[in-house]
This record gives sequence, C-alpha cells and structure tokens, in this order.
Amino acid sequence: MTAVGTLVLLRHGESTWNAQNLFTGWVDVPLSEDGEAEARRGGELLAANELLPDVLHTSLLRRAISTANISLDVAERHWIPVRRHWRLNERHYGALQGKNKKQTMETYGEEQFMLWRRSYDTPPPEIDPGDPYSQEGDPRYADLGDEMPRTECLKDVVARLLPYWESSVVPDLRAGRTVLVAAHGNSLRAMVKHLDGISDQDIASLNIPTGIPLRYDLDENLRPENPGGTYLDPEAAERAAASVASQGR
Ligand SMILES: O=C(O)[C@@H](CO)OP(=O)(O)O
Repeated sequence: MTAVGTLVLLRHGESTWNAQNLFTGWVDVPLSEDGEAEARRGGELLAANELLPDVLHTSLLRRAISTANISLDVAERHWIPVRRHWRLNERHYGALQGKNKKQTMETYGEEQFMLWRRSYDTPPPEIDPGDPYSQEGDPRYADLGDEMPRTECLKDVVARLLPYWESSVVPDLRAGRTVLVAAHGNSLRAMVKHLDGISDQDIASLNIPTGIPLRYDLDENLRPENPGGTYLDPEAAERAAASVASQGR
C-alpha cells in the first residue's frame, strides 16, 4: 500500500520551565537556550532526511511556535502556510501549573504524583481563576467559552484534540502534503495514542522527547505503515524519552 500522507510530529525544544522542572501546561514560557539548539538540530534532521513539510500546525504557545519557526528556518521551509489552534496546546495542568515536580512528588507521594502526571483519566485539581498561572482572561482563548479548561487529564486532551485532527490535519494529509505538527509532550501523546491505537493503560509509559522529529507514514485509512513512528535520531530519542519519564525524581 502506498502511503497517502506523511506526518511529522515535533515536540518543542526544552523550555525554561522544563529546565526548572516545573509543571507548565498552558503557561506560555519560552524556549531555553538548549531548547533553541534542539530546535535548530530538529531542522537539520528534517533537511538531512529530505523530510520537508508543506504545511505547519502549531498550538498557541510560544515554545511550540518558536520551535517550529527555528526548525523550519534551518530547513529552508520558513515560508510554508501555518495554522495554529488551542486544541494542539499542552494538557492544562490545573492547580499544578507553576509547581515544582520534585516538590510535588515529595508532598503528595509518588503514587498520587504519577496518577496526576500519567494516568489516563485522573485530572489534577482545578486551577483557581485568580491563580497567577491561570489563563482566565487571556485574549487568545476569548472564544472558548465553556470549553476553556481549568484542568485536564489525557482523556480530556484526546477529546479536544480529535476534532482538530479530523477537521484540519486529516484534509492536509489526504491532499498528499507533508504535515508538520509542532506541539507538546501530552498533546502529542494524545495524537500518538490515536494513531497507534495504544490502550489507556499502555499510554502511561509512553514519553515523547523534546526537539526530535517523529515521522509517520500513513496509509489510506490513516493507520501508520510504521507503527510507533520513526524518530529521525532514534538513539537521542530513547535517551531523552527516559529522561522525561524520570522527571520528579
Ligand atoms: O509540565 C508539562 O506541561 C508537561 C510537559 O513538560 O510535563 P509532564 O511531562 O510532566 O506531563
């Protein structure tokens, strides 16, 4: 079967809050210097593999936007059309946004910490609208109304991501375009869960590394011909995914 579409998933490079081990979610933090370097490396990998995106989809958060800009600039694809949507945002981390991961684990214990961080359907407590890390009143979310989350578990992310996948990403894939999705650890875990048909249990142990393009060749049913996708730098991806898994320790 010939692949109908090529999808490239790119988690943003390290952010300043990744570097400080803080729960981030919808807080709009920038890339760290290392994160910018990862984004440049991501662009080099795209160019070296002749994997040149025709269209970009990003979240509304600058760590994903900047990563895509830097990578595409390096790959000489800075000019491609872009669509941005909140449905590609990171999982909203509720009241944990801005909290240190290690301290959270020490305060609540490893079981509760992992339940909030990786269980499929247990969201963290809701964020208070007056919390300094709440997005209440942020103009970019003015149209969300009742859909504005105050916390999310991965199941919630899957539910809000899939309408965008169907309405906006799938048509680009079906048109034969190479589609770059620049997003986040948990919004991409939601996408990979859908693509690979991963169970609610097994998704807990899947972690996506920062800054390494993950390629999927999709058949006409939009099922991966290469299940699990193919990282353009598999060794670096394995090391980096293990480091995401161990955050908090
Ligand atoms: O803090 C976050 O928003 C995410 C991604 O950095 O963290 P985690 O990997 O713990 O879900």
